Amino acid sequence: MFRSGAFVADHVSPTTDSQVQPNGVDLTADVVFEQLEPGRIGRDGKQIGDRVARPLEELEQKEPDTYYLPEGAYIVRYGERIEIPEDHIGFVYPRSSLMRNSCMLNTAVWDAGYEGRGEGLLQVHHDIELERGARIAQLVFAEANHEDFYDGSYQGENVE
Ligand SMILES: O=c1ccn([C@H]2C[C@H](O)[C@@H](COP(=O)(O)OP(=O)(O)OP(=O)(O)O)O2)c(=O)[nH]1
Repeated sequence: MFRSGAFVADHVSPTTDSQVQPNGVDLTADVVFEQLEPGRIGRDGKQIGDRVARPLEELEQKEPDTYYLPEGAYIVRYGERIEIPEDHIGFVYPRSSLMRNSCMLNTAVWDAGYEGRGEGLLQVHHDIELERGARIAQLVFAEANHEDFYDGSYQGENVE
């Protein structure tokens, strides 16, 4: 069973009322990165390729901070700290307005016990302007059995 947005909101911070949806909580875009170097996925480990934060649009002095993203693939870090509670699994879906603008967010499994500010793969198939802090995704929780908790290399990522 999927949980209500109000339940999910108890595990996402910070949130405003406008982020809480019937079935999940909207996540915002914080920093957008561009990968510079190849990564590596091995049989016993992995390496994430070097990346650089995309510059914010400066020409028009846009307020709030705005990214202008040409066609390409980017890593986006969400603005919220997420905790996946015991007996649950998390999934992130793109906001449909992103998809309707020819962009897509690709995501993986969010494990029980994970805490951090995670990331997604933003595919831009047509140039788009994206305000920093704009809602781009929705996190939902489903109930799930598990025998242990997340203890991988991304535990506690991007939180001070
Ligand atoms: O789209 C996603 C999906 C998951 N995560 C977070 C939550 C998840 O629990 C964690 C680790 O994901 P995964 O287990 O797939 O990572 P891995 O590549 O297997 O690395 P490790 O074994 O170090 O965990 O990353 C994201 O940030 N974005």
